[in-house]
Amino acid sequence: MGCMHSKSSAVDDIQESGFKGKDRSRDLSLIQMDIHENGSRRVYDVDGREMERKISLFEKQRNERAESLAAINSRNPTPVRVPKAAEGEQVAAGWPSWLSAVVGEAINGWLPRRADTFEKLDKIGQGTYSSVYRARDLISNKIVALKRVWFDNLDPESVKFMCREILILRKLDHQNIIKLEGLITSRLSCSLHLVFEYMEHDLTGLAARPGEKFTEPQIKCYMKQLLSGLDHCHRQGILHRDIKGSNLLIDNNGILKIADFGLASLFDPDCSIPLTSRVVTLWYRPLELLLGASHYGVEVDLWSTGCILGELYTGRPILPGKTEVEQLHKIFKLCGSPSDDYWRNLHLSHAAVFRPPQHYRKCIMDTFKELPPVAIGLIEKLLSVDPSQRGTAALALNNEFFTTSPTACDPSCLPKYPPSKEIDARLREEEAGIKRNSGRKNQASARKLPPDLQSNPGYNNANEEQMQMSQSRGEAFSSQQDKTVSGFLVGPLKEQRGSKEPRKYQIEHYQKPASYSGPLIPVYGIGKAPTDQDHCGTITARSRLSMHSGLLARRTGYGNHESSGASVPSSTNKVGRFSGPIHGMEPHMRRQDSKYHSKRNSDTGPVEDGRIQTKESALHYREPEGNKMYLSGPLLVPSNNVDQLLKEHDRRIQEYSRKTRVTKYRTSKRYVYRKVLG
Ligand SMILES: Nc1ncnc2c1ncn2[C@@H]1O[C@H](COP(=O)(O)OP(=O)(O)OP(=O)(O)O)[C@@H](O)[C@H]1O
Repeated sequence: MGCMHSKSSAVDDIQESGFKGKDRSRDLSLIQMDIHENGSRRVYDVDGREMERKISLFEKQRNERAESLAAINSRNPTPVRVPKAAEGEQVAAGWPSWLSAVVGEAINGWLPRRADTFEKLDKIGQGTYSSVYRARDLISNKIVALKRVWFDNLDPESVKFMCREILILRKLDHQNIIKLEGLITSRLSCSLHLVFEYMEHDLTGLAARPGEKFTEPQIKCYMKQLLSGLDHCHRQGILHRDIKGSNLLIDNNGILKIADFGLASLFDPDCSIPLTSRVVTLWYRPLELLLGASHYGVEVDLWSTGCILGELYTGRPILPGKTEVEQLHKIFKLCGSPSDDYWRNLHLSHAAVFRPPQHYRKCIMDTFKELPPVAIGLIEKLLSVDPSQRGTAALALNNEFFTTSPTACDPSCLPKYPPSKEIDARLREEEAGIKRNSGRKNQASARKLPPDLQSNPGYNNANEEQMQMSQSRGEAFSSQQDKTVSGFLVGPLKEQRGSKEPRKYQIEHYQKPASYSGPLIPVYGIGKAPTDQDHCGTITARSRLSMHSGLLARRTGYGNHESSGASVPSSTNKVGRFSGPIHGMEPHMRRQDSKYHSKRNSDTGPVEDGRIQTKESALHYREPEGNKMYLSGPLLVPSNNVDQLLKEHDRRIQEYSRKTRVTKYRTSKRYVYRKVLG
């Protein structure tokens, strides 16, 4: 027997179900109702006579679904529980079958939202595989963030990996983790919108605000929230695998939430399931992943957390390597090289190649001597080269760093910042850069041009225009003259008129550049959005901006070709671009993958380690001539001398830079003018 209903609910139920009993006029307070497990209802009058109107389970569910749908599409913005998670039901409720088949568990209890119940306001972020918009939920009138992800719904793998983010987000429920509030689907389109609560800031944006310096209680407050969120993830068996400033969102109440679970993965505490090592943005990537580890756990997120802690204190990324080789070298120089035992027990393919011949002493203490000792202590712990020494998020939360005065402030005491995102910071800096450079350029050209040309406004304008173009291209890669990028030659980016969305990235061609003698490596081309050619153009200035991912990438000259002559594209810190021994590609990997596939495929085992398949890989999405990219393959042959390796690496980058500068100059107007006019 089912439960006995209260009077009022029985009344409501009867009224709702359209009960028209012959004794309708009788005192309803005396009516009793039983609901059986099979969903049928029996209603008795005061005399115990059955006033039956049986409702089948099917009918009951249909009614509930209709109610839920009506609520969703009319006034109730929150997803309503669908009584049963059967795939058929979900399809009937409006979910596309391909989604229901893969992610039924995650959407169980939800109903899809319709796109026309949101008003898109502006674009606030451009991820590698997604565009993020600020939007108004027309039902609740609340501001939300819509993350539009692209995938290939005909490719089950692509769907599966896209769905992993949803499944993982649905498993998490913590105040320091971004909340997935709903999904907008379409049966026809290959895109899906994830509806999130809207966050006004990200840590990168806040840290990059001019003159901004966090106080110690503020740093502790952010760190506490980050570690609490991480602790929750890890307890749920989830690794984030892309902890960095731009993925730590902060709302106007100072609450920090970990976002972007696109690279997250379920993990086995015994580390018995192999995972890919091609994860985590380069500057935040731990030693073991750089060495190709495929059995790892929570320690990878703790390493990234250590990098964030150092960054919050110093105001700049602490390990900004341009290539994986350089990243390793920077780690050794700061954190010391691991012990002989570490190397002996490692059994990693790249370990022998990258083991430095000399021992590096740990010098975290010296490097951060200005910092409070407790902060240095925690940084040392989190940046232990031996992963087993890093502890856990819970242990870090108990570290004396948090108990020593001054302690963390309350999030509500944090200053109220104007909207600041990584993307805003970059735009600001780009604009300032354009002004600075165009001013300089105009002065220079005014000085050197012959008087007749100086007075020709067309000439100067053209110059400026050119300058601005190269500036904005500089977001994607520092300049045309710096096409050598961490071991890859990257062609210039071409803008397509009218393009709004970033292209869909695919592993497209395998080609061997003339100058290259190493193994074949995949070249990341740019696919088309499925629906409309015009709609899938190139990356907008804004979107390119978001490719940077360090807290203060620009401040450190990152992406600035003037600083070193060996510029790195904005994406470099996400990409292990060095394609030498670490990432040499195998011909069997010649396949056309959707970008999502290539990103999300990253966890099916170490066999994938050869593929550049994480989100960073798609950052080769510049479009050089002929829609092809020129990757040079490994710049270096493996050597056991890291210093020599780096030196040679730099030399080649410099050489290529010089050559491209010369070429650029020879094609410049000034050169032509000199040649023609003597
Ligand atoms: N809920 C949100 N509220 C406000 N802004 C957001 C939200 N979610 C994402 N963003 C913005 O959009 C950017 C990109 O989002 P996200 O990191 O989830 O996408 P992605 O494709 O995985 O990006 P990436 O390749 O940079 O890691 C973020 O850096 C952030 O600035």
